[in-house]
Amino acid sequence: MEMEDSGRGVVGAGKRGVAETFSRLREQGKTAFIPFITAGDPDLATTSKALKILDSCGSDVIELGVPYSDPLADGPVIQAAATRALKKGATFDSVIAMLKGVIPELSCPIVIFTYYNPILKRGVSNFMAIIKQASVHGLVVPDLPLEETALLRNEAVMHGIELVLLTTPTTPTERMKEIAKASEGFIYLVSSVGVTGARSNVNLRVEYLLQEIKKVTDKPVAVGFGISTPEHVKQIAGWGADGVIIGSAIVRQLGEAASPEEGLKRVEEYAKNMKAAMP
Ligand SMILES: O=P(O)(O)OC[C@@H](O)[C@@H](O)c1c[nH]c2ccccc12
Repeated sequence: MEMEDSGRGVVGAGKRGVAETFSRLREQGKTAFIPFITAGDPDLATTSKALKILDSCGSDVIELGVPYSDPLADGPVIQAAATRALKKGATFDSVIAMLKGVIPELSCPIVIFTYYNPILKRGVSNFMAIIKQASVHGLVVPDLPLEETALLRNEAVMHGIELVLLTTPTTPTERMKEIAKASEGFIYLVSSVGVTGARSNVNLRVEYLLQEIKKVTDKPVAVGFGISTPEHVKQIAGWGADGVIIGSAIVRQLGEAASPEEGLKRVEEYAKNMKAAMP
């Protein structure tokens, strides 16, 4: 059933996809607020509640990480979250089951974050069919090998999944152009070398990198890595980013809390604070 919600979109399966969300925000002159949390930390019931809270706090897209045993691109906060989730028994299948229950109640699209191995295990086409059936809109695979990008992209397009690709401060210009051309939904600009994790300052090179990407595409560009304060958000949005991605600083709210309820309260407070800083 499709119901109008707070004017931000249609709740349920008919809601806007990722690219459509960015188009709407661009018309409104707004920057997308994109939180990331790890599914199953501290447990899947809490993740379901956290998704609803983040949605009601005005998230425009939510990235949901599937916990993995070897999260090589993640810093200590998200690594610890994945370890807790796996210890609690979270699996890809249980994450999908949880999503089937909660996505119909959300007004913003969900982008699944997974390393490549869980996709390989299931087969690319089958994996895409599973997440599509759960009404997931987008997919990010941080360790996607270069030679597999075309295969994953073809299957994503066939299943109506928006495959978001990442570019980094050390990506050669020609490669960045290929990534910009192939990326669907938005282009993920990783702000700094190294792993995820809140940093005290945003890499000043992001301003230049945003200009370089916007020379070759008009697709939306969202910036992630190290963002944790309203000042960071204002700075990055001021440089022309179409979206701001915040992961570790939100994951920490759940991880450091004494109870799931306290964690959810901290997530709500932090998300509202960061959303208020978004232009
Ligand atoms: O945690 P940070 O520094 O706020 O960065 C976002 C990041 O968590 C999220 O987008 C993400 C989680 N795991 C990743 C792995 C690679 C790239 C990005 C990610």
